[in-house]
Amino acid sequence: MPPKRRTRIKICGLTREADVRAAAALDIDAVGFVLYPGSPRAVTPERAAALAALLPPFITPVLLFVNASAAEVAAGVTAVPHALLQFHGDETPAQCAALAGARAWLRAARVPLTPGATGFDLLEYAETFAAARALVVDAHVAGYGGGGQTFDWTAIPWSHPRLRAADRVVLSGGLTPENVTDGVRLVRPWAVDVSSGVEAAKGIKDAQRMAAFVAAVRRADAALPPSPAV
Ligand SMILES: O=C(O)c1ccccc1N[C@@H]1O[C@H](COP(=O)(O)O)[C@@H](O)[C@H]1O
Repeated sequence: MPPKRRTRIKICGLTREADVRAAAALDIDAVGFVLYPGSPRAVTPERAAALAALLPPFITPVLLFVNASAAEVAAGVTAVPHALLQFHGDETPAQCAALAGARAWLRAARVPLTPGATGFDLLEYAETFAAARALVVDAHVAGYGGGGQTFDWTAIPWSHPRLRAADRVVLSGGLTPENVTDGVRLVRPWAVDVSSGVEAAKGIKDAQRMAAFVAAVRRADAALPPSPAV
């Protein structure tokens, strides 16, 4: 029997121990720590290490960077050596590869909010960032991310082989417990990534909304055919 679909879930922008514990008690796969000083959810590498230490095995810490220097990335990975990296700024493919070294990395793709906007082609972007383990497809907002805004999900050819290959899409941007079921049904992403939609305030997660978000993803999974083999 083919395996059931199970969309991976990342909850991003945690800053408090209680939120990490509440998230880790749910059926999730990754927790993100924002190492970008410009974010209201920013933590230091030391704080990220203390929070990541609360995670059980098989929930992956993700370190999010925006236009960070090599020294800043090195400080992050020294503090949280088992982390996956997420580059969410203007980094080029060569910069991502150099900053990550042997580590796996995700690349944010920021989709303009204007429906049908020109100047951004996700298929071309996927080719440019072919070395990224996955693309975090987010809305193009001020401040690089964490804006709680959705983009037009219908404007992208999600079933194109360049996006489907090795399941490269992490759907992000303005996801909430209320809209994520529709997002998963339409996009069929490998994973979803949420920050604002499960918060009481920036950087302060709401345990009930995190639980509702996970339940909504699992409802979508249950209604979809099994995942194709990866
Ligand atoms: O969370 C932030 O403050 C942040 C800052 C700079 C870049 C990215 C950031 N967060 C990421 O943005 C997306 C979408 O977040 P939201 O759900 O719309 O709030 C997500 O990948 C966060 O990891």
